[in-house]
Amino acid sequence: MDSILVVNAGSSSVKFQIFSVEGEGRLRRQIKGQLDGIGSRPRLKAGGAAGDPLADRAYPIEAVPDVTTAMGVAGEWLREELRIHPIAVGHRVVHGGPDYDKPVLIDHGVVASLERFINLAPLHQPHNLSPIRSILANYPTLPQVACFDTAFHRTHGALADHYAIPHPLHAEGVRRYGFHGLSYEYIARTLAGVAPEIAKRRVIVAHLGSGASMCAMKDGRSVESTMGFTALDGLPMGTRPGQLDPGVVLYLISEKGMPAAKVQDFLYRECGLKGLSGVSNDMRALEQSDDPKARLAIDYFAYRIGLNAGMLAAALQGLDAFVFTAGIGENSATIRARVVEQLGWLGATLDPIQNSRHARLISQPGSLIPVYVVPTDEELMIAQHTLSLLMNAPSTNPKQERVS
Ligand SMILES: Nc1ncnc2c1ncn2[C@@H]1O[C@H](COP(=O)(O)OP(=O)(O)O)[C@@H](O)[C@H]1O
Ligand SMILES: CC(=O)OP(=O)(O)O
Ligand SMILES: [Mg+2]
Repeated sequence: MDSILVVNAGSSSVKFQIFSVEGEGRLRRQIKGQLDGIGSRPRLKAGGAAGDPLADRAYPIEAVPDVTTAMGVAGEWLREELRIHPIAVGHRVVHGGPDYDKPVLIDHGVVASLERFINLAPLHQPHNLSPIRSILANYPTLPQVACFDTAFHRTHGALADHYAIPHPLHAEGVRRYGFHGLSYEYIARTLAGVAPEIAKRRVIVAHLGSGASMCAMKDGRSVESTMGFTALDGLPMGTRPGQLDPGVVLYLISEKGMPAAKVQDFLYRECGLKGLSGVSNDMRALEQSDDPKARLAIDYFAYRIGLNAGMLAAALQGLDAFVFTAGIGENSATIRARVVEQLGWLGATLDPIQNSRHARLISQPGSLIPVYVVPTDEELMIAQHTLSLLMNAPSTNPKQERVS
């Protein structure tokens, strides 16, 4: 069976899927798995084509302390439990910089160009590139495709793309890229099927996971994002602060004597929900905690989503729908209720029963803004891009390149 393996390393999880390639370029999901809760309560879960359980293993926090270890554990499970010989591997690569506006077949030159962005996405880029390098070394003829978080946002106009800094910096790539683009691309396509009239209008999508951002879309295209040059900006996240006065960074350097590497570590690993609550980076743990600082972290999260929704609604000059997705957005009825409360002034009203059922439409029938929950599927997007590049690349016939 011809299959495509997809790898998606996030900041608190490693997700993977295997798709079989069927007639006329159709994909069928065979395996879906993830090792999530990295840094809180690691758990490897995988299921087969019909959602049948294949693995469910919990690990002590110290057994899977970081994404590198999680990649190893997930890779070992795949190798030991499944004898798959994919015809191609699709990778999520978080930072594509200014030049990659669509997925690309990987070679050593592509890897070298993506290494330049490691410092701009230190929680992701190293983990995105390490399996690519290892497959290139061990299976040099196996086609690999890089699919970028940044590509979907390359449609931004100049106002959304710039910082108010001198032009030479913009020219060398200091721009507002935006991230989570594979997720937004999937939501845009899915919404076009679920609510085609609404999908053409002004929509805010809130991707609330360990990393969190929001995207303003018009006619299924990104016009604005809360994230910028790096995945630090915008909403508070598991361990990242979100929007922060750059003066705080200067203070850390000049008053606290922190060198650049320490500042980077602090901003990417010690802030956000973790820093504010002092309890956990994991929303599940915060929801279960009685600690007042955990409450503060949840309040802050919902408040900042509300503030940023106002900003994106201004970018869109109105709002026709709001969509929740990703780990928190898909699973936490509490957070969704808190956010919709923040959107009340825009005319959104929640249907608490539909919300508690995680229904697709969770607003009341009379709500001025319909509110949706759409589970994301970045891996499917990656598999589709990978297959379409394989089918269209003149030098790559997937059948001939098969590795056994
Ligand atoms: N049932 C749930 N209730 C609340 N939060 C949840 C639930 N399930 C997952 N989450 C949260 O989702 C986040 C992880 O989301 P995910 O999209 O998988 O992140 P990433 O891809 O950035 O690693 C974590 O904060 C986790 O606590
Ligand atoms: C870009 C980003 O923050 O991704 P994730 O949410 O998967 O960590
Ligand atoms: Mg993610």
